[in-house]
Amino acid sequence: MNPMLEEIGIVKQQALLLHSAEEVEAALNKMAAAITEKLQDSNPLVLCVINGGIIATGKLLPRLDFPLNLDSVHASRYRNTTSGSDIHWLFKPTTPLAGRIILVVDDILDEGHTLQAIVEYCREQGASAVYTAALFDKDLQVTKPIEPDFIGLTVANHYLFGYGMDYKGYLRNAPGVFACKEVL
Ligand SMILES: O=P(O)(O)OC[C@H]1O[C@H](OP(=O)(O)OP(=O)(O)O)[C@H](O)[C@@H]1O
Ligand code: HPA
Repeated sequence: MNPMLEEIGIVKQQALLLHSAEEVEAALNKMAAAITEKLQDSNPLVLCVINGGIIATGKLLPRLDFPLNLDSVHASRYRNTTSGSDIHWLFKPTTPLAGRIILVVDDILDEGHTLQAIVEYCREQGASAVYTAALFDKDLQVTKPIEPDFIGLTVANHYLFGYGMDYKGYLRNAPGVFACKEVL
């Protein structure tokens, strides 16, 4: 068997379910209500942080019943590994950001460097306001460089996968939040 698929199978099998899909969906409902209250009259541009933010964004958008635009940004710090390094900008939004109210949506705020860099970029481009939404906020017990305006669930300090979060590029599609028993 392909050794990577074998590793993925073991990680999946040994993982611990921390938050069920039902719990995450309920958190998405609450987040969407809070976002709606704040941004419904502001014609926002939603920026999906690819890849991890695809599921969070895709699940939030149909819950937001007001006019908005969608674009994406791909800034990656982990690049299919399990520890962060420098941010690599793989692509930037093509929609002009100047004068817009932006909502950046990502799966997880871990150390916070990725979201902070994206917010800075949006400000440099002349956005009139930048809001951030993280479906998960990892409880690191330290002060982070950025605090999201909208958070779904606070999650324990483990390496996680599911709902967009990957283990070595796999398992983003897992229907819940799972903690890896150990990083192989
Ligand atoms: O708060 P931080 O410590 O900066 O980590 C959070 C970022 O890490 C993950 O992205 P990753 O770099 O793995 O790229 P991906 O979205 O393609 O998985 C995740 O989707 C966030 O964007
Ligand atoms: O715990 C994590 N899992 C997957 N991707 C991540 N990116 C930052 N932290 C994590």
